[in-house]
Amino acid sequence: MNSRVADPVAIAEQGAGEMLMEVRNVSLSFGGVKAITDISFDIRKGEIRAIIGPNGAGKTSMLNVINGFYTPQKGEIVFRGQTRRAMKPHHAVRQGIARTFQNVALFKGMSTLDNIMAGRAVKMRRNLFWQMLWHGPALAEEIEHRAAVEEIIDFLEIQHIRRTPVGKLPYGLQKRVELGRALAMEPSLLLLDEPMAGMNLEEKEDMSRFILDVNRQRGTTIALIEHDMGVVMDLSDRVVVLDYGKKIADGVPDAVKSNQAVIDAYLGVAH
Ligand SMILES: Nc1ncnc2c1ncn2[C@@H]1O[C@H](COP(=O)(O)OP(=O)(O)OP(=O)(O)O)[C@@H](O)[C@H]1O
Repeated sequence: MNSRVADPVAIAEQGAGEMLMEVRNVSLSFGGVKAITDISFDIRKGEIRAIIGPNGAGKTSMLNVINGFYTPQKGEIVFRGQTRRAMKPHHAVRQGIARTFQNVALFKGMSTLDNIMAGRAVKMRRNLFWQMLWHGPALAEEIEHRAAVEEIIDFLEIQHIRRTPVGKLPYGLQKRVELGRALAMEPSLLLLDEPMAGMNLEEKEDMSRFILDVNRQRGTTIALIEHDMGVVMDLSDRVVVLDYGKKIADGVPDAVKSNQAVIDAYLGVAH
């Protein structure tokens, strides 16, 4: 499945990829706890970038920094050429960063269609007043958004559950709807927080296929945290490895897999 990283030409091309995000010397503490210490790495346009590491390594904290949920005490993020130190999550969304969560965060009583439509709200230009009038530009815009949402529903093969309240769906399908809602924002960077967590093998295979399709067919850049090593190594173009809040490795999956510091971290070798 991991044909991309085995191909040296593909690796060379990835190396030449245009920069989308740069994380520069970021440090984050909670009181006395150092969650992230002086971490730098980049995310290139069009790649699937994984952030991995043992429990407590700082992965979620890093995702929350990228997403604007946490402001690091040190360092900065450069996204699409713009440098920032502090940013709110809704600004991240406006700038084109969307995310899914470790535990599904959908409106459980609402249908699949309405949940994905809610993700679309960020793209809407007409305000509530126009939408209430329901004619002219507001109507045209509604039709345009609806078409975009229907296209995502087809893409994710969830036509059969479009009217079902998401709370009634099996977990794997809920995760797929959440992916659909993030895609509705048409992000230039999609953050996936443990997309396979709690899934059975079949659901994992489905989700892997959709993540690859989102990346290849829609051209969306993806950064993900995932505990399932098989999935990470199969899906990712490049992997950054954290341990105790520090970066210990960064590279293509094959190089990371054979890195001694990474092997030691996962085996729990004392520092
Ligand atoms: N809100 C918080 N308040 C205090 N400490 C925190 C907070 N969030 C994370 N930490 C601490 O920061 C460190 C990194 O945690 P983080 O959740 O980022 O790691 P992780 O790699 O995502 O772990 P896991 O794989 O277990 O989810 C841990 O020591 C954790 O206890």
